[in-house]
Amino acid sequence: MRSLTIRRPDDWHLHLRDGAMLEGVIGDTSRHFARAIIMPNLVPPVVTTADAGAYRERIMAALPKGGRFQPLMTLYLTEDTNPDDVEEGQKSGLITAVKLYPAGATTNSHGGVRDMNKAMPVLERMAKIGLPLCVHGEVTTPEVDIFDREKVFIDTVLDPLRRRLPELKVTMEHVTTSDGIDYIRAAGQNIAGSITTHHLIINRNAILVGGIKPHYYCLPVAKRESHRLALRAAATSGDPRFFLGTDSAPHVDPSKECACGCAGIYTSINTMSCLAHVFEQENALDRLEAFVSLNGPVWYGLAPNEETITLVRREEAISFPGKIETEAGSVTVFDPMFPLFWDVE
Ligand SMILES: NC(=O)N[C@@H](CC(=O)O)C(=O)O
Ligand SMILES: [Zn+2]
Ligand SMILES: [Zn+2]
Repeated sequence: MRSLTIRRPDDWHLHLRDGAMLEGVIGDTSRHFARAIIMPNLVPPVVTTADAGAYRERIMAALPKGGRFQPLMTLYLTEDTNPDDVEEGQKSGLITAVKLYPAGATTNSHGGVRDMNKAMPVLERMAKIGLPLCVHGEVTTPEVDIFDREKVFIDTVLDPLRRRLPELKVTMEHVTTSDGIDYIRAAGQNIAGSITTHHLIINRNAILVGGIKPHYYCLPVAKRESHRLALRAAATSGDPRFFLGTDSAPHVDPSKECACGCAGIYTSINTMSCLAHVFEQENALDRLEAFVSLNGPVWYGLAPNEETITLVRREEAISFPGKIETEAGSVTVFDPMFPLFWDVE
């Protein structure tokens, strides 16, 4: 196949940040994606519907001229989140999901949830009104090995929560293990999973072999090869419970290239080229549209986009900048470590 026309894709997990960084990165998303679920882990986080409304306005103001892009806003769940505010946010059409960050699990998550019992009134309301919970699925218990944190989260937090509140719709975000894939496959209804571009491409060797490579470090951290293969099988299977959430998470280079570097990989700019490459390798180009454009809208109860994009396979490798320059500083672009041929026309 030399060219492929699909409905315009959406990104079901995206970090746009704020201010100069927002201005520097939003064009890379709006160029290809019609909509994205916008993560609320700003400093301070987006906790109320009013915060989300103000953030949405800043995003719209930062959009390149003529850009048509719809940010789907989320609220950062805290132990004090007010169920009425969440319900009003959903009713007004502003809020698409609420995000659970276990406290301390990842970038800007210190204000997240420590005791799930305290979040139950909001979660019960969400179950009642059909508002999905997006989860960063890792425990933070210091005794638990970082490579096991997703599996332990499933066993000790996610599964008990779903048994307690089976009507709650849960998106397990950035699934990185075969345990996550198996759990979603076996769980029946009210659960789905997003998968990032980079977790389909790298395993943990990318971070550690030949020197420490901060630009491949993200959370949940990439796992061993067998997990990457399970993610690829799920993403390319056409199973409607799996869809793209890039988790593109820009950090300026000095924040990553230091003694305690931040977690996050920036992929917005080359995600579609990387994904077409992966799906071609798996002989699944005919399922790319399901993964990037169809499965997510079904899960979130939205119509797929009417517009299309066309991917073209070039004879020569195409190039992306190694870094993008923003007013906040330079941000290194994800390097898949193989040449890319698929271009978005
Ligand atoms: N994925 C990451 O490694 N980082 C994200 C946070 C997150 O999604 O966990 C970020 O905000 O930088
Ligand atoms: Zn996360
Ligand atoms: Zn994220």
